[in-house]
Amino acid sequence: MADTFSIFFFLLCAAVLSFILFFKSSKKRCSPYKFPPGPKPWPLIGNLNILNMKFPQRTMCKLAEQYGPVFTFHMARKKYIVLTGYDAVKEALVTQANDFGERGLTSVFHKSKGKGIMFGVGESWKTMRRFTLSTLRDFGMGRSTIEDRIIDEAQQTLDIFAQYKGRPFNPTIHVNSAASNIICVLVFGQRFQYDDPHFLRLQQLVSESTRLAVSPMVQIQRFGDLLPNNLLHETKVDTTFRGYHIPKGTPVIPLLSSVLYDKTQWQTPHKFNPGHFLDAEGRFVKRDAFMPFSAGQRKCIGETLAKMELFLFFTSFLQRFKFQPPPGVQPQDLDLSPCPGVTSSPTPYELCAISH
Ligand code: HEM
Repeated sequence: MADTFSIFFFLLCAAVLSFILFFKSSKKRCSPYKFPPGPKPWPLIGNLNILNMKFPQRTMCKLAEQYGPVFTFHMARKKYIVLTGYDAVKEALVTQANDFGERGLTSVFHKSKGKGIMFGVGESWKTMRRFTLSTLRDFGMGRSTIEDRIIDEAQQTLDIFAQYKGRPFNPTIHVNSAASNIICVLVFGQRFQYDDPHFLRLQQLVSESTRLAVSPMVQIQRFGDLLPNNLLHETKVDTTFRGYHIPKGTPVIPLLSSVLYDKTQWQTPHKFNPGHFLDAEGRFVKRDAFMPFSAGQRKCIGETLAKMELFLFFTSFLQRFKFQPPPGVQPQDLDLSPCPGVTSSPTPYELCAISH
């Protein structure tokens, strides 16, 4: 009796399995879509077994060597299209800007319900983006009026640096406070003191939520929550890209780090080399492959402000101080690898600011 039951149970399982496989393969044959190649997915986990959870972009760059610049990666059961290298990223975000211009919403950001700018979608995003850009410009973004405020803020930071009297310190919180104050001045018309407890708490909450957004703990809740070096995009409509037919609503990862390190675009991709931006006469050359602010419809709206801040902060800092590693640490011992996270911030470090 037990034997008959086992045989019956085995045959039933085999029949169900064959039905599922048949159903899946016929669905595949009927599907009008054709996804790019990619690593073979496992049931339930997809390709997560091969993903470097701390630095997903490293896995993606390796896979690009095997499958080419456009490939499919399964985060659990969901298919993601990964775009790597300058040509593929530019073609999708600029040439086919409308098709690839929707924001992909991971579960962490689902709470925003597609509202706002960064995680906004559809018509509401369009209106918000237009309104924010024109309002920030009216308030001074990209104009010389904001230059003076940035220089004032840099002076406040320099005064804090001077208080360490050349002793080693971690400048991160002070630099973050300075950058936060610029956007506060622009939007609220006022800055905060660097030791204001509310200001410090707010900054702590922002950096914690940024860190948590990509932490394995949050991803164990839902595996698809990875944002490697750019915000997630999504196809707005059914689209054809390089011979592949991709359905509307497919998450897309345009991997900016693969553009910034693209060996077809940069002579020495893994070296700090200002020569990348100079012509034979030593004049500045704009490079299209320099896209840390992304490209196309969802391109960062704060680019002009961020560039102005970077220039004015760095020049003010270097005019007043010489920066060097703490005593006993050699420049070659410095760890330049980034902290894992949505943004590539440096691993905690200390430096000494020595007055000129
Ligand atoms: C060095 C500094 C910065 C870098 C490297 C940076 C980079 C980026 C990147 C890569 C994106 C995603 C673009 C995409 O989805 O394709 C983005 C989006 C965005 N950034 Fe920035 N950003 C910086 C500073 C700022 C500042 C100062 C502001 C505010 C004024 C800002 C506001 C935004 C907004 C609102 C979006 C969303 C745009 C949209 O979805 O339409 N960013 N940024």
